[in-house]
Amino acid sequence: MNAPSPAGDNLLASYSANGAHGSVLVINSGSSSVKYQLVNPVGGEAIASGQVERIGQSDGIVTHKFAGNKSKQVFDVPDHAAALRVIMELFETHGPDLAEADVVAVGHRVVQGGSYFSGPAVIDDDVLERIRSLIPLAPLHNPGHVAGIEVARDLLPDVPHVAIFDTAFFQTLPESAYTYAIDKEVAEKHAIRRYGFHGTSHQYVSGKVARVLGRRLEDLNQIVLHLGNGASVSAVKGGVAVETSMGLTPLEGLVMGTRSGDLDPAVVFHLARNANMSIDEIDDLLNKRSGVKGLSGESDFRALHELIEAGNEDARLALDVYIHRLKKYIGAYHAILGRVDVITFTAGVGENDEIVRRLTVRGLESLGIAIDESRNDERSHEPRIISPDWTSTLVMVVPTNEELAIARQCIAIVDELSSQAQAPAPAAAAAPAAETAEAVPAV
Ligand SMILES: Nc1ncnc2c1ncn2[C@@H]1O[C@H](COP(=O)(O)OP(=O)(O)O)[C@@H](O)[C@H]1O
Ligand SMILES: CC(=O)OP(=O)(O)O
Ligand SMILES: [Mg+2]
Repeated sequence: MNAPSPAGDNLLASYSANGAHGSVLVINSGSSSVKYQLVNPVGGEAIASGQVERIGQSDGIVTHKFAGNKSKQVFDVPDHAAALRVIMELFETHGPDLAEADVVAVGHRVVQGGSYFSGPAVIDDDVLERIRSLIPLAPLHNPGHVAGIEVARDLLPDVPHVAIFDTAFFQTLPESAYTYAIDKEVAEKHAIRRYGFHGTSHQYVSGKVARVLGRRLEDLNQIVLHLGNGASVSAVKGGVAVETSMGLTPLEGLVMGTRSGDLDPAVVFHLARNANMSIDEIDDLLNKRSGVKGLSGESDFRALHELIEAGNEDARLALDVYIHRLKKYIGAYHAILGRVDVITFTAGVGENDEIVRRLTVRGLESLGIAIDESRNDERSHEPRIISPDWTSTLVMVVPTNEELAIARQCIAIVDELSSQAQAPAPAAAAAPAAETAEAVPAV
């Protein structure tokens, strides 16, 4: 199970103490992008990093940063497998040479672990098959993960590949939070429940908040707002996740860049029956053509603000709907937690968009929640408090670092594998995935 401590920190200490070295290559596949980092898990710095964006379009944008140099190129990247090959080529042409970087593990972000995985899993054929079997529960993400894992295992066959699941942190949700009120047998048969996503980020950020404040994680009630292209909110009590806004898939909850978030399920029946739309068309509509993009034509908040400044009413409404939903969740999670010590903004929008932060918090003063305008407007990449001194709830901005959190969890596994390899019984050398994965039966 997940301990209420920042991801991988204790095991990282034992890794450093053992004198082990090496870097971890982290692959973070999103729905239309792959971010990657070659990380030194001890110091925490990225040795090299980059991303492939606009996968599936003829003008995929590929950036790679290494040793102070940044390259930006346009490629035709038809799918995630092609993206992985491009990334490996970038390492070859722009460095560093992965053979010399002493890569000890490859960490793969996997969005949907279902009920199979409550912790990291060393990837073997069986684990890969389970990730594949979960594609229906994360149709935008798990296919890319499978493709990425296959290519990366092929290209780097001699190191352990480890899957780190977005869902793992939310295995602690109480039954009342993860159960949908539908026929019990149908739900059990089809594994229908709320799983929650972005867990690596919610866990990393809530742990980081405690460290930055010099407080015990166990003592803090927190709300974490992960606002990226995908967006979710969590309630974390003493380091343990008790609520989150995403559900069976990453479609539920907040309004997102291209996803609708919460919706009356009858919208789906209505479109199928009366608009002659197929299930696949509705899936595409709600996941890719809704949210802020559906309302305004733009999914990127920088472009959205430009439209608003130019007087575009659709963009204004899109932002209003987005903020309204966020406020609703903050109120709801306030009620769930009883007392809120810290609310933290993170991810692309949360870290960079002071307008979204200001509008989200506006009007919450009666709950003891407010921001200080000048602290909010300050541009910084450091974790910081943006609330005034008089409030009972701290409001913070804390940059997420899913790649570092993944690298640290990988190192924990490498440590475990190497101590098993040194143990006298040879049978212990190859860790069965199920043990490492703490696999639990599917619901
Ligand atoms: N300076 C900025 N101001 C406002 N929004 C920004 C800024 N930089 C990035 N964003 C937003 O962050 C989003 C990407 O966030 P990110 O966390 O990288 O998402 P994901 O991992 O889901 O792709 C962009 O789509 C954009 O809306
Ligand atoms: C789970 C999810 O929505 O991930 P992302 O934000 O990377 O698309
Ligand atoms: Mg993300």
